[in-house]
Amino acid sequence: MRQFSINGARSVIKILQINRVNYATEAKAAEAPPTAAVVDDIPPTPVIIDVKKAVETKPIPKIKLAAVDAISIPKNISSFDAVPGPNTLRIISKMWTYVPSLSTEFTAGALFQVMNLGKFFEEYGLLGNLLSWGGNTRFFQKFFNVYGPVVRLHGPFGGDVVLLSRPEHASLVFKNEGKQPVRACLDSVEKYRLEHRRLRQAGPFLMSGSAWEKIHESLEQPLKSSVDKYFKTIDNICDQFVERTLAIRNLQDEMPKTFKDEILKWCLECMCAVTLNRKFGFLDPTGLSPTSDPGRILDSVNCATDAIRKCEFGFHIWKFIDTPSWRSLVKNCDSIDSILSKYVERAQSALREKKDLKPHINDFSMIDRLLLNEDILIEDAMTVLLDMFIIGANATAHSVAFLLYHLSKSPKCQKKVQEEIARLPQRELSAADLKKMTYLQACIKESLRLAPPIPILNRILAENTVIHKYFIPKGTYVLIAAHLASLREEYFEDAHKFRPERWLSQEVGVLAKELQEFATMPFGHGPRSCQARELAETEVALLTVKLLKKFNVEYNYGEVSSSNLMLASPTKPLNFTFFDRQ
Ligand code: HEM
Repeated sequence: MRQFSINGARSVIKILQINRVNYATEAKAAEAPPTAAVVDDIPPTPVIIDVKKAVETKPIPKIKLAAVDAISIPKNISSFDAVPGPNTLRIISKMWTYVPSLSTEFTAGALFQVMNLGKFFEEYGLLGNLLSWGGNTRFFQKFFNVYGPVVRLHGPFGGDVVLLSRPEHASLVFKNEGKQPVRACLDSVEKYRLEHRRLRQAGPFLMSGSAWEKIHESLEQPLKSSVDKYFKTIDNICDQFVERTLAIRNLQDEMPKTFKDEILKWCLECMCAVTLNRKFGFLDPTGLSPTSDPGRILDSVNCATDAIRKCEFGFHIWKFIDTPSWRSLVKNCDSIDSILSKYVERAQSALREKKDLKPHINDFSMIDRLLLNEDILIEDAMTVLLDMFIIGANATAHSVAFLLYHLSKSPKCQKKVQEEIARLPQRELSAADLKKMTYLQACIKESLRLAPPIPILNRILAENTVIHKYFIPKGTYVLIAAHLASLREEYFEDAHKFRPERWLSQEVGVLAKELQEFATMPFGHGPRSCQARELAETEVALLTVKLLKKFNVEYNYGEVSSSNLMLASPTKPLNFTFFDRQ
């Protein structure tokens, strides 16, 4: 009898334990054979493995096992146990098995920490070759280079992680993800909201099941309509940004090293307009007072983002003790919450004062609409705001930063965008005008391909799935290094080069159409893809038009890369030079 690893079953159990997914009723661990949609070459005589028995012979302390039945794996399919992965991690994971309640994400977090340890060991000639990513942020590639396209990282208690990157493999995960896909990430934010603040929901980015569906539906219309509704406001905010660049430019026409913050301020001002229908003054030409509301939001968003990065990418010690990163996360998320809740309460009072809401229906902001929705509590609305202010704003800032960077390094492309700007109609612009700027749109797409702000996507596998002829049980935590697929030569010729033309010619057609959408996924895929994609693309395009109309952009300090971690950031200061155009 072939041996079947119980790890798949355990990862489902871990998911149940961390209360992330209500799989209790629907997911008897790994019970069904792979569906026909997933595997079409199942031979008639499958090998039957009694998972219950396997579990009994290897009891795990303190974990209550979910009911699991026999599972069948076709003979020509390799078992989950056969999926290659580093033994070193297997040993490290064993060292940690005495810790009572570590989750699957521990493995993902440990992975990043181990990479750093590898760097340390390398100095002493130990383990380094495999574990060190030596400053190379594309460290996932190292695993794929050693183990092939499907890699399994053994986690404590079987909270395993499977790493993928190829579009054809990602497509299998996404095609079978169902109507309520589960994303499992940012454990620290979830702990903050559910345990520390004792909120009912963890926010749209982190929630699952029907609670997620409700919030998702309630955001659909406000986000869609915000593109046209706030276009003029965003246009004004972009003008303010241009004014601000003039105010902070030095005698060499260079931006300060803190220019990344200026871009973030622009994102936050747009965010306040779209969500609260309010001006905050982030781009005040005289600068921000650190004690003002926008000054405090900026500082807290920066510190909270930093703390989340630190909490997520290390051993998740903050689950047991108060680490400095955890304390910073709590302090700064509390701070954003306390400032924004003031404005949400004001919006609530304003709604109460209106005797008849009907005549005002078109004026309602996104937060008004959430507050008027009976299914959504005010605290749920706050989590929506916080997700958008931290994740959405950072993602947009990263996209602007890298688009400017790529254009500054490709003067020919920059010139073509400027020519396109010159052809724009001499009237007030609209979102539709921006969509027609095919070259600019290609530049945005190309820049996001090279430096996606969220380079690693993740899902809890919704179905037993055969990937690369390996059986991967449902409930497994899958990390998709989407940015690596975007950099593969077989999908994109001269993959590391900024070549917007590739999106305009037939070139990308070389890649099978079906796989194309999985080869670069800066906004994710499927029902859980970015809900504000159109808004974000419009904001980025409009700001670029305003800047390149006025300036030629240069960057004189070598190469900038992206940290390529969840909530990625540029690895160098962005002190662009903005020369006035003649
Ligand atoms: C260029 C900027 C942006 C990029 C590249 C981006 C990218 C992403 C990605 C990769 C995801 C996860 C998708 C998945 O797992 O399949 C996501 C989710 C999300 N994004 Fe964005 N995002 C951007 C801007 C924004 C902005 C400005 C907002 C809010 C105004 C926003 C709101 C959301 C929300 C609410 C989700 C969660 C969707 C769900 O799970 O229901 N994003 N985004």
